Amino acid sequence: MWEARPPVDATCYQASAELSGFGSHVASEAVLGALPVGQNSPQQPPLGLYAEQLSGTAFTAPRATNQRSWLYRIAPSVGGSASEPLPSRLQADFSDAAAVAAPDPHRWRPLPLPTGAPVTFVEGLVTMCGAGGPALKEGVAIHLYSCNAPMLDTAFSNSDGDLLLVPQAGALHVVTEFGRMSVEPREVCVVPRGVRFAASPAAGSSGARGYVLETFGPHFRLPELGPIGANGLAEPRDFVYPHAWYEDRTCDFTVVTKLLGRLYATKRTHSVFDVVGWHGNYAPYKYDLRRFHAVNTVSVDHPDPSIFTVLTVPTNEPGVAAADFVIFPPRWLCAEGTFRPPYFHRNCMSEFMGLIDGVYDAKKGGKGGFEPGGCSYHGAGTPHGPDAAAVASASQADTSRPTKFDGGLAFMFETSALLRLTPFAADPSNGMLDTDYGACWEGLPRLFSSAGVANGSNGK
Ligand SMILES: O=C(O)Cc1cc(O)ccc1O
Ligand SMILES: [Fe+2]
Repeated sequence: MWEARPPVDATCYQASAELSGFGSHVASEAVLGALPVGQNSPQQPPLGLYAEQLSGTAFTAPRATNQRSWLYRIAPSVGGSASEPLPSRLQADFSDAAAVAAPDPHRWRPLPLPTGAPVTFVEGLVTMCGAGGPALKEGVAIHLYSCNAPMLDTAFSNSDGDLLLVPQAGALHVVTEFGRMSVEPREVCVVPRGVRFAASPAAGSSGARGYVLETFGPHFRLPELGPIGANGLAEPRDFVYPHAWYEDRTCDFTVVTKLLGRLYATKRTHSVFDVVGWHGNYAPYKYDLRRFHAVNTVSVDHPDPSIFTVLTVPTNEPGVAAADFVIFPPRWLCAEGTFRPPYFHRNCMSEFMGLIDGVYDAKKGGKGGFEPGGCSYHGAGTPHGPDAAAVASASQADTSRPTKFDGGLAFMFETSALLRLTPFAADPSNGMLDTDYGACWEGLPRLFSSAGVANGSNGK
């Protein structure tokens, strides 16, 4: 077997530095000379490798959005036994017959980490909600994962859409065809449609848990910056691609594919993590949320959470997202004479929130409230906002000086779609659903007094 990470030399595409830059065309070799020069598909590729293209967009997509990579591998991906269906708790049918509308605010406690029998990342996935579907490439699904066992001799590939993984407890070791990434809480990674990968809890850990946003339509992109200017929010150079890494291993290997929401397994005789070199602009990547360059008000009022958008997926309507990934990062709050936490609102977009650690400043609820690892759902039009405890403290707080919010990291998957909950998510006996969530607004005091209103009580 070749040395997986040879020393860098001037003729090698593999630099010791990170392969970075959102949307970049990058190249990486685990063995010097694995990539052909000046063409993609030579009659005989270097080192006896097979050339294979992985398309992320239609061949004819405009250059600005076209994504593809060339992989140079020990064996082409074709082949394997006939696919067999596998059971799972994943779902891609969000029709009325298969999922339920939820007009009220919903909140869930964390999905427990598995104890006892081993559960891998794929086995530990469960769908919470979604809209649209993969068949016509429109909409989103939101899943949770909880696992305690590595994916050994197994790769997962999602034909339905891109997966944004948001670890909440425990790091995930992600082996992909393009190389390896370790992704810990406060970091995220994107595994695009069709990329084979294996995600495993860190060795020796008690397990890993997190959130997954699946988008059925176009790929993630960075949000426009508009009047913010050329810098700010998630900086392109902080998105990092893995270096090529491969194993040359004969074994009973299983490839699990998700297609139209169902899992299928096919058997191979060797590891599919056999890509010795690759180049292109279609590859998995990771991003450290701690590098987010937050922009906020320096005068009054609470800007809309879109100001903290990390990644977005557009619809055909300008400015309207099929999916936004938004974080609530540590930041200075300095708005004067302002109710600083999130306001009360009814949003035409649907909001699914998670908490990576600490607390969220709109929910002071405490134990039994919005817990790390928990999640909430406020669908389009559903009234929601700060809980009574958050209102009580923030409406009396001293706003003459800045305070730093560094108490935790929450995030939101926001979509213009109208989501439905899966039967699992809606089931009060799933052990996660907080059936008392609405009580957090019950203590809101009545402050208005008609006695204090001039000219009568109704403005006439
Ligand atoms: O509902 C929420 O907590 C998310 C949210 C945060 C915010 O700062 C403004 C609007 C909004 O929907
Ligand atoms: Fe909201």
